[in-house]
Amino acid sequence: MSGLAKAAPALKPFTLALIQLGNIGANKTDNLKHAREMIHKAVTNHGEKKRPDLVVLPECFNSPYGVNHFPQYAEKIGYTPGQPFEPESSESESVRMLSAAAKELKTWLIGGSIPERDTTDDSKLYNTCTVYNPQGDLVAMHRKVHLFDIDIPGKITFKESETLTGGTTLNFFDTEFARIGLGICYDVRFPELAMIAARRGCQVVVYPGAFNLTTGPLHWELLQRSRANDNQVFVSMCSPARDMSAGYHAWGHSMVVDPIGKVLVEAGEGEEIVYADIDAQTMVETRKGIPVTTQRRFDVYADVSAEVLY
Ligand SMILES: NC(=O)CC(=O)C(=O)O
Repeated sequence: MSGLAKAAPALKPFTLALIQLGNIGANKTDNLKHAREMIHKAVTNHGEKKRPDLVVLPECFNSPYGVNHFPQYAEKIGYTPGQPFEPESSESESVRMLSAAAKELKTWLIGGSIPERDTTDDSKLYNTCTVYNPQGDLVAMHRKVHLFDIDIPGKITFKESETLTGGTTLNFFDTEFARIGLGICYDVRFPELAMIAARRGCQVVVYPGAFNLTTGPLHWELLQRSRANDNQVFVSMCSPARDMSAGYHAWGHSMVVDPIGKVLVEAGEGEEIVYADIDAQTMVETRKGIPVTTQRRFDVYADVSAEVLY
């Protein structure tokens, strides 16, 4: 996890915008153009809501979601944490677009995820999220750690590991209003990731995600509320819009949950931008009223966050 030694910034009130992106088709140029328009819309056309401080795109926003598509759409990013990096010179057209949009709109941006090709080993592909500050700098990257390999007979079989490799690091980034942990979709099913993020000071954990019509109704809300309640943090997942003509039918329902486990906002199924005001006081009151964060018994069981390898 990068930034390990630094104290987390205090959580301050801020506004989060989730872009439940539609029209993700076969043409990458069109996908990027539409995503950029929607980022612009999220920031400039927020109506009665506050101008968002942080905008989030969904999982696999530049490509159809499917293991056979990843090799064709994968881009080399060329970012190594801690090394100098100029997004405008990246080989990745998605990275160039996301950086330019964040800079133009002066917003924090979690750029959903894209299929990534390893810079040094062409055979390795990842499902990767990149994050930009309002100056357009790429400040964090997360490669989906837990690959989506499931088989529910008669319902859905999906095997990301056929073409993807899992990431090996946990990641967060600091803004002026919060420390934010990152996961991608299936990562939400593994409580350790959110638990470690929370114990490292993250007050918010964001997962670009794309559940489906089998797992969505069962687990999408349940998992977010569980991770939020377990750790008394804000949890959010941002999905693509549902498209029944696509190969993968995304659940939609992009959501923000607060530290007491209440759903603050939930999108429908189509393309939509939803906003949530993050109120730092909710976290303070939740942790004061139900003080599990200070009642843990590490004399009885281990603190998994102490065991993380970096
Ligand atoms: N798409 C995913 O990574 C995960 C998912 O759909 C699920 O866990 O269900």
